[in-house]
Amino acid sequence: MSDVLELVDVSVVRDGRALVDQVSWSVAEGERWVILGPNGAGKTTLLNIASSYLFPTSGTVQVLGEKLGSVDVFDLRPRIGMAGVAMADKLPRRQTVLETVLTAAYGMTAHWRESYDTSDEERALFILDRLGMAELAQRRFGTLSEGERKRTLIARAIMIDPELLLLDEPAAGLDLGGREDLVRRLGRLARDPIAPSMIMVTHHVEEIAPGFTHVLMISQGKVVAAGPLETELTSRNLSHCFGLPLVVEQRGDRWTAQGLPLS
Ligand SMILES: Nc1ncnc2c1ncn2[C@@H]1O[C@H](COP(=O)(O)OP(=O)(O)OP(=O)(O)O)[C@@H](O)[C@H]1O
Repeated sequence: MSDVLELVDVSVVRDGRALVDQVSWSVAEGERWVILGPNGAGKTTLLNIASSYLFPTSGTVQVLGEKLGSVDVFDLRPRIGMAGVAMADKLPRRQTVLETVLTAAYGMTAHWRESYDTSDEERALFILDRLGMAELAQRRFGTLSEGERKRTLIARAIMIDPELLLLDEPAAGLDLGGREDLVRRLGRLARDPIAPSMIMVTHHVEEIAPGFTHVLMISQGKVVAAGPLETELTSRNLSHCFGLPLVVEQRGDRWTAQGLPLS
């Protein structure tokens, strides 16, 4: 298996502070990674590096076999799907859900073409259907609920048929039903052998969908643990990562975590 992402001794320094501190990490083709860590740990910074929008201060980064700094990022970016709140803010609110997904295929955020290829439209509708959004295809993006917006962003990221799919807190702000619905859908995607390699940032182990294989735990820019979920998602590592005693349990193919009571 070849690596879709390889970071060697990567640091990102701003105002004299290391937001990411000598991180070495690799993601092999087909793996599905979760990045866990407290607020401000550097999770989004890592995703921004993986999406080629942020260059490290030091260290080397290879994305999809291309070295950042030696590759034209405009050739690389169409191969990477990214769903996160930063993208949501750039999308026109008056555009329909279908147009919002379709424009991704043309590397744009806004609809300007008179018509799109029928095959693109069919593909967009198919992806929206897989995410439970087919009935809302003609709704304006700006009128969607948080959960519907999140699913539209994921559909948009998948539309380009990426080799690497990056999801930044896809379940943040969702209610219990919305979260569970999204976890089921992400689980179906993660278990699909032809789906791209995936990296998902989350704050909660409950949001880890079945089919995810690996975890990177990060705290204050440093790697606390990295490897298969079965061996690395332990109470010890999670407690170290979040700085308080936590107990993590696996029930079936899902995870839960809770703090120990104060004595
Ligand atoms: N351009 C910047 N200049 C200075 N500091 C920055 C910059 N961008 C991010 N930071 C800081 O870097 C740290 C890591 O930010 P990052 O967004 O990667 O954390 P995160 O783990 O994704 O956090 P959260 O869980 O709260 O979203 C934070 O302390 C943030 O304030």
